[in-house]
Amino acid sequence: MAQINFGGVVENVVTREEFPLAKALETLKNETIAIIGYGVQGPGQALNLKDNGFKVIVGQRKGGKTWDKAVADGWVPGETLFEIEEALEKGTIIQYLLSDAGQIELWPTVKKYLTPGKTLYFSHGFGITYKEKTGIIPPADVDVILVAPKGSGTSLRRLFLEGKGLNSSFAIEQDATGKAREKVIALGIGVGSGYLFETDFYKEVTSDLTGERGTLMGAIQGIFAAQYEVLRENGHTPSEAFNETVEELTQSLMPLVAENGMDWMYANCSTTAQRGALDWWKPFKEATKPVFEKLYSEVKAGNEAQKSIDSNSKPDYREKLEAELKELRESEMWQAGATVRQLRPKN
Ligand SMILES: NC(=O)C1=CN([C@@H]2O[C@H](COP(=O)(O)OP(=O)(O)OC[C@H]3O[C@@H](n4cnc5c(N)ncnc54)[C@H](O)[C@@H]3O)[C@@H](O)[C@H]2O)C=CC1
Ligand SMILES: CC(=O)[C@](C)(O)C(=O)O
Ligand SMILES: [Mg+2]
Ligand SMILES: [Mg+2]
Repeated sequence: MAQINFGGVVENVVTREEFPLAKALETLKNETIAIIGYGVQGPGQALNLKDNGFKVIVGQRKGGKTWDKAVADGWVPGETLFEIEEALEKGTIIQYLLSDAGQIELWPTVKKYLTPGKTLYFSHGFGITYKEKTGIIPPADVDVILVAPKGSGTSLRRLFLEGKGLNSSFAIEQDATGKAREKVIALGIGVGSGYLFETDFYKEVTSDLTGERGTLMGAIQGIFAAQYEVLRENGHTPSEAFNETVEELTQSLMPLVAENGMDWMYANCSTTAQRGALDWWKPFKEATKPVFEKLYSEVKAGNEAQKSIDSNSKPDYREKLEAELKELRESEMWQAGATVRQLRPKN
């Protein structure tokens, strides 16, 4: 593994140069990879693995929307697309990519097919870390591994098609065959990771749940909403408020941060903006740090996992989620956003 310095801390990292695709294909040449679940990660990982030359099959409930999506994506019923139990039987590597709540329900079925020497693969530390809540306790004679792409399955696929890649973490929970390490790295490269950094199941799930509730998804919407409301309450129009809150960030400033860091983005703004941003980031940090501390402790206590299991196990969870997304979509801020997006010059 390459030793790479991240801001003064040296970490072990696996790169594509060090573990090329040819080596990954050689490592898994006798394996059949069964992708169980075809939601968001399922398609991204399955298609990338297939296009990279691995032997892949998909297991999905017949007759639903996702079955049709799999067919539309080129998976052939009876050849590469099967009912879940058939795929579980044929697969030597089981990539368990149902929703975290769905994994609990299907676990008794999955367990039946985990014969000695097979591999159980997750993209989240959830099921194993919270095993008291999920009941997911694999037999001792299978390998249990994790590759968690740090981003949406949709981005994993898009970046792959552009010849780029998302970074992923990897972890080994159980090494029954003595080969878990090379298998997990081969799979990480196979699904299209840019590079792989090592973690364990507990650290993966606690950082992931914190990140998505925090800056990646929850906190960002909270900060957008707060600033948008203040601007509107002070007489600014929706287009002005939206542009100064969201559009300029995603279209102009975040690409600069992605390219070369925060100081580079600051340096490309006015000295007036720089003065203000350098002063104001600190009170924002002070104000939000207690919320992040509360969030982390809720995650650590297992309360966030429990909430997600409870709500996502209900039969009508999809309708409820859709209703909440609709409320967000129909809020003035995001309606203004829809109009702003339409007005972006096309060429
Ligand atoms: N969405 C993403 O891009 C990311 C997801 N992950 C992890 O990857 C795993 C898969 O997540 P997603 O792709 O978001 O899943 P998802 O929420 O899209 O669901 C995947 C599939 O599971 C099926 N399903 C749900 N309950 C079921 C049940 N009881 N029986 C049979 N099928 C059922 C759904 O119909 C869907 O086709 C999770 O562990 C998640 O935390 C990790 C990184 C990013
Ligand atoms: C995309 C991702 O990695 C998330 C936000 O953690 C998730 O979808 O669970
Ligand atoms: Mg994540
Ligand atoms: Mg997540």
